[in-house]
Amino acid sequence: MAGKQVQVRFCVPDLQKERANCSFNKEEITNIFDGGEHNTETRRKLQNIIFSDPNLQDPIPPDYMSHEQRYENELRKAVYVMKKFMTDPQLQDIGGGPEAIKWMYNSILRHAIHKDGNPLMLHFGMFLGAIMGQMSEEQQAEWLPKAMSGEIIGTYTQTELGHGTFLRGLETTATYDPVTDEFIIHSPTITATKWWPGGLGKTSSFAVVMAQLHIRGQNYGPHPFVVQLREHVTHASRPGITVGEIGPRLGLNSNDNGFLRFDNVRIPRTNMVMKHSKVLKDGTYVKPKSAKLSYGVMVLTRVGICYDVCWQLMRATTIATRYAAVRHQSELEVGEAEPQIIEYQTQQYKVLPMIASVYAIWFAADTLRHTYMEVQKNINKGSDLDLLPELHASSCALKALFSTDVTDGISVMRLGCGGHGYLASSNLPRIYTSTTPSQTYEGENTVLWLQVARFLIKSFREASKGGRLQPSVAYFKNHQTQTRRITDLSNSGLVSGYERSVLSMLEAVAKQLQQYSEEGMRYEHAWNACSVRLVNVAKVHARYIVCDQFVKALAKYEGSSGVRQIMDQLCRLYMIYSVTNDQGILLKSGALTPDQCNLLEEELGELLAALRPEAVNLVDAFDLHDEVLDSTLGAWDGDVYNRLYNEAMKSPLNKVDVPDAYYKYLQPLMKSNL
Ligand SMILES: CCCCC/C=C\C/C=C\C/C=C\C=C\C(=O)SCCNC(=O)CCNC(=O)[C@H](O)C(C)(C)COP(=O)(O)OP(=O)(O)OC[C@H]1O[C@@H](n2cnc3c(N)ncnc32)[C@H](O)[C@@H]1OP(=O)(O)O
Ligand SMILES: Cc1cc2nc3c(=O)[nH]c(=O)nc-3n(C[C@H](O)[C@H](O)[C@H](O)COP(=O)(O)OP(=O)(O)OC[C@H]3O[C@@H](n4cnc5c(N)ncnc54)[C@H](O)[C@@H]3O)c2cc1C
Repeated sequence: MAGKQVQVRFCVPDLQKERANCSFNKEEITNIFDGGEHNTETRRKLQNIIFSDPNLQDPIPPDYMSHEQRYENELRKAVYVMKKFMTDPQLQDIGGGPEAIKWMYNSILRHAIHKDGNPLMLHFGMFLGAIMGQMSEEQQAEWLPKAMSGEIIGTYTQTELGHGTFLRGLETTATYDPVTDEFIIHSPTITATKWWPGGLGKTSSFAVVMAQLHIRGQNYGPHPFVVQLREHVTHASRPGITVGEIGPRLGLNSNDNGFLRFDNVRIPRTNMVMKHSKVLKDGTYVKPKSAKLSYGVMVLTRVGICYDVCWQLMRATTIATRYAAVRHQSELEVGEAEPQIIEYQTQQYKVLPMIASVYAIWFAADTLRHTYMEVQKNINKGSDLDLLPELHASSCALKALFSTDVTDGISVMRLGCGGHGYLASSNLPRIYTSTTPSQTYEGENTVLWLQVARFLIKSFREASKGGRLQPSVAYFKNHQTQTRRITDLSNSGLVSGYERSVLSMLEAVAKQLQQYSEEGMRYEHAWNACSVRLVNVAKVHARYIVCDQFVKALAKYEGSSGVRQIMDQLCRLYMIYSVTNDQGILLKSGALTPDQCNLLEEELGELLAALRPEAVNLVDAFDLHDEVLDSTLGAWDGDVYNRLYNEAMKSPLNKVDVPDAYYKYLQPLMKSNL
């Protein structure tokens, strides 16, 4: 169906030419990213409904709105969508449910409707996530219907002015009062002020609040509590609550990220989120199976972020690739017509590895999601939590790697569009500012790398003792027997090269840690003194996971040979791009020789040339609607110059020939110089 539509749509001759020959079935690739044919169909139906709805249009481009207008406009759309989704028969017919919500939020709403943040994002992401993942069944029965219907709107408030990373350092307290069967929530200092949560400033009436649990003078560490912040109906902040917005940010300015202070606010005991830990009426504390289960919402969101940044990279690569096929510049041969810039190998090197990265991220994120689901299943069954360290380490590793790779990739896509990439109307600046905070939120990346390193060092020691290893580090068992150098440059050879490099790096840093300890340095200080090396090894291990998963995903792929072939080429490109970027590391560890690096660089050039004719078809296969791209440079028709000109005409400064500012300031200056 979509294939047929494509034939009749207008596009500029350059793109017609690109699309004329395609070696693979684009729809099959679209289905991969949608999670199946049925989902593709559902998404397209949802798109048609949403994009044809006048209530979801912006009255003026958000870039020309004030801070208050942006917030109001986004809230209007978010509430409209929430109501429409619950009441519109058309939307019920296409089979609402969690899958549809997922698509609406990820691919359609987050990127096409709420272009610069959504005040209800945290409600749907972390507040509902906390209810569903952290509350007992009884609590869910009470809170879920209210949250789903919009009777209450919530957010997740953990970070404070003084502490974000160091959860154990949070200062907000929840002190149990057995006399009244209540907790007293309090912010004892200025640094205890909650700071950052999305939707907190003006939108949320409730929040999940992470606070130190105190019972009879003993601190049991951070635990989640549900606290009402604003009155029902009037929405006035409740007694003891001081709440507001924190002011403009680098991006996501339509969200009302907020601050929050508590002055001895009392909540019922049953408002403690009690799936894992409990406090009984007499003040008895019931321990969870693992103290880290209360961090579960963060783990879920880290998994979500892997997909979220992948969507952002799909958008950026689609824009930059189409533009590269439409833009002509300079000469390949003197006197010849200016070629499409995609003919330059350096331009191919910008876009094609990033297209390949989309696949790499997607497959690894899918595996991570399955690990998450398995751990959840075990938690719900009450069985063992063996896979929890694996899930924690892999979710930290992939969230940190993908948020960095994608942020850097978007930057390259912007530069690949030259000056026009700097225009807001290209949408690349906003895609960038919406993505770069993912390097900070849900765990600042360096801190997450150090968590990965902690897991690696522990596993490395375990391997030396012949102990049990988690799946992502099962390769450690070979470390004492393996020679370092790889002899074959196939994909599995290169994956093995990464394994060997990680082991070599771990060996060196473990030795340094040992040496510092023997010299009398305390372990924590030795750790800090080695932390740059530790972060580096964590990054290489993460890259290993992604390469390994890409190869494994393709080995299992059962689709057509055309798609299989193009994905094989993309996988090979990703492998060689990664290895050549990391060649210093692989050379140092002895996994590769300089000659082998040269061979790989040659092959890289060949792959770029082989994939170049498929570039536009590859991004078309992501099937991103023009509204999702929201870009003058990336629209399906490639009519770049008319779109740029028309967007410029929307500038309020162009409403009049001579602006008032001229009469106020310039005219007096120019007159006085006459
Ligand atoms: C739902 C879908 C959503 C889609 C999302 C899409 C887009 C997102 C859009 C917007 C995002 C908006 C919101 C953002 C929200 C936030 O940012 S909320 C705040 C997030 N804050 C953080 O992430 C704080 C980071 N800090 C931490 O996670 C921890 O403090 C840290 C792990 C750094 C250290 O914890 P600590 O208690 O100090 O532990 P230790 O270092 O002592 O380690 C003790 C052991 O515990 C293990 N461990 C730590 N965390 C976990 C965990 N989560 N799960 C399992 N295990 C964990 C750790 O490995 C240690 O184990 P060993 O002792 O080594 O065995
Ligand atoms: C757009 C956005 C939305 C957010 N939304 C929410 C939300 O909804 N709810 C919420 O609760 N929070 C939210 N946050 C807060 C976010 O989770 C924190 O900013 C994040 O966890 C980092 O904490 P921090 O700001 O305290 O940074 P810090 O921890 O102070 O980091 C500063 C620097 O110190 C370094 N550092 C810190 N600790 C260590 C260490 N142990 N070892 C080595 N280096 C270290 C870091 O690497 C970093 O370079 C949001 C943040 C942003 C930007």
